[in-house]
Amino acid sequence: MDKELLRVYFIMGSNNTTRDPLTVLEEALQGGITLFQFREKGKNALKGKAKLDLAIKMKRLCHAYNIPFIVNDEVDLALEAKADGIHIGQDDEPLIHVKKRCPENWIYGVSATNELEARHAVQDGADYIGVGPVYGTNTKEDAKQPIGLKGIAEIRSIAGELPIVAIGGIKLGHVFNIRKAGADGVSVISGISHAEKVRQTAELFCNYSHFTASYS
Ligand SMILES: Nc1nc(C(F)(F)F)ncc1COP(=O)(O)OP(=O)(O)O
Ligand SMILES: [Mg+2]
Repeated sequence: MDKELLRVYFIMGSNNTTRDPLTVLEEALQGGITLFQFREKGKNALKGKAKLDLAIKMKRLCHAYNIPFIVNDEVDLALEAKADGIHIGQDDEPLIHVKKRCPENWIYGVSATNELEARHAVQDGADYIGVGPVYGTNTKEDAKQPIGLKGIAEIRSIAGELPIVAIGGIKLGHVFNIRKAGADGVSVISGISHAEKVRQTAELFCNYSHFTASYS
């Protein structure tokens, strides 16, 4: 997997914005996000057909901008929506099982909070690791303790060439240090979905993330 895809990895569900989620997604795509994950869970999350319909509309929008569409947690939803990949956490269906029933060419992401989880993700053939939560977050109700920049560096040291993206409470001012700590990109939910100007904010995340890469 091209690690450039992880530069600015936007994640959103309908309950991460008070606006039309498709409008927010399109503005983020226009701002240059490099990857998108549909994460529909928590309070007021859509269910059933409404969730599938939104997933399919978001996928079509991502593909209009040549951006891959990833689904969080739900393998069956990802298969039904013909997504480009899946992101699974430590409490979700194990990657080994998921790979047995999903397309060979999918992008497979796994969450890791510590080195042991990261090692397992590498062994199980993940395409990237989502490392975090780096900072405190209000978005994920059951988030673990923040691991900070040190946590990124530790996982970087054992992940070898595997792309890693940082997640958890990330704001613009964090990007430089997160990239310097060894992450190939940043994952953002509310930092973009709740922004006054979504497109401009996405553009800034892209510029900061790109600049650090060239700087380092
Ligand atoms: N959704 C995620 N996406 C990423 C990504 F790498 F894509 F940025 N990293 C980590 C998570 C968190 O995944 P998980 O621990 O299963 O919790 P939840 O399902 O509530 O998101
Ligand atoms: Mg999950």
